[in-house]
Amino acid sequence: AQTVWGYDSDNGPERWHENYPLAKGDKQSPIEINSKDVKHDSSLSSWHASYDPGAAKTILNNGRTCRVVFDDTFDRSVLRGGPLTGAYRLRQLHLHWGSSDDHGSEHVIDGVKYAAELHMVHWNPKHGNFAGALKQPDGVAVVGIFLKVGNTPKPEMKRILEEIDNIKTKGKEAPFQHFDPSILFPKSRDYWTYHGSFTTPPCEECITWILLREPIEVSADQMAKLRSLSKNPENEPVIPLVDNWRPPQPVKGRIVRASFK
Ligand SMILES: NS(=O)(=O)N=C1NCCCN1
Ligand SMILES: [Zn+2]
Repeated sequence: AQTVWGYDSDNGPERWHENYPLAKGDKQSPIEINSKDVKHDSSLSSWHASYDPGAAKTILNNGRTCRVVFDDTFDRSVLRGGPLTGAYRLRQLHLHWGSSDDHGSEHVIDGVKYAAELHMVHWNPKHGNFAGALKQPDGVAVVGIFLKVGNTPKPEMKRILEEIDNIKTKGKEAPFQHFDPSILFPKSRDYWTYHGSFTTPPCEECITWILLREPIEVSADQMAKLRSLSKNPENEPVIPLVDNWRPPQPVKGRIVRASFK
């Protein structure tokens, strides 16, 4: 038996299926999106987030990513519209990134790998709770935002990156309040949508993905800051927390729709 899942050669994405059989399913994520195969769907409406800054609670290094958690005990911060029916509750956001600026995102767009990918995870309260939602095809909605390194970094990312110093090692958590994650959205609301899975084990196929076409910009220093996180607990040998991304999975005939032409 291998150790708990991760992104290394002995516990990485190629071996997840040994303990998590869903990882070999027909609707896995991420995927490579090729614009030539995308279908523009004029019936797709625009998505809307109405988030309560007071719902933000803490920021955590869980040894696999940096995660901000929100109060999702009622419809306080919700996402609706686009491909979704009803209001989905914001539960947490986290990121995936590389060991250098030329890779790190999970979804790949026309061959382009971005430096990082930010996921805002929402669940459908009609299924009672998050655990119940994981078992449903319409249980979860994740908004994916690509991060690219540029010269006009988005100031709104600063808030998350400033907290990195307080959660350097696995298990560290810090208060993270009065934060409205919709400030991270790019100008354009254009998106791709398709049905897929969590990109981490158990890889349940319960996700309506909403991937924003316009990346947001971060600075090289901000990416370096993200890469200064460690996988290891405090007072153990330093293992940089980098390359926590799953490679693209087989599309298996799925249709990716675009809200734009
Ligand atoms: N990268 S992902 O698909 O969002 N995976 C997740 N797994 C655990 C719960 C939140 N999200
Ligand atoms: Zn993710």
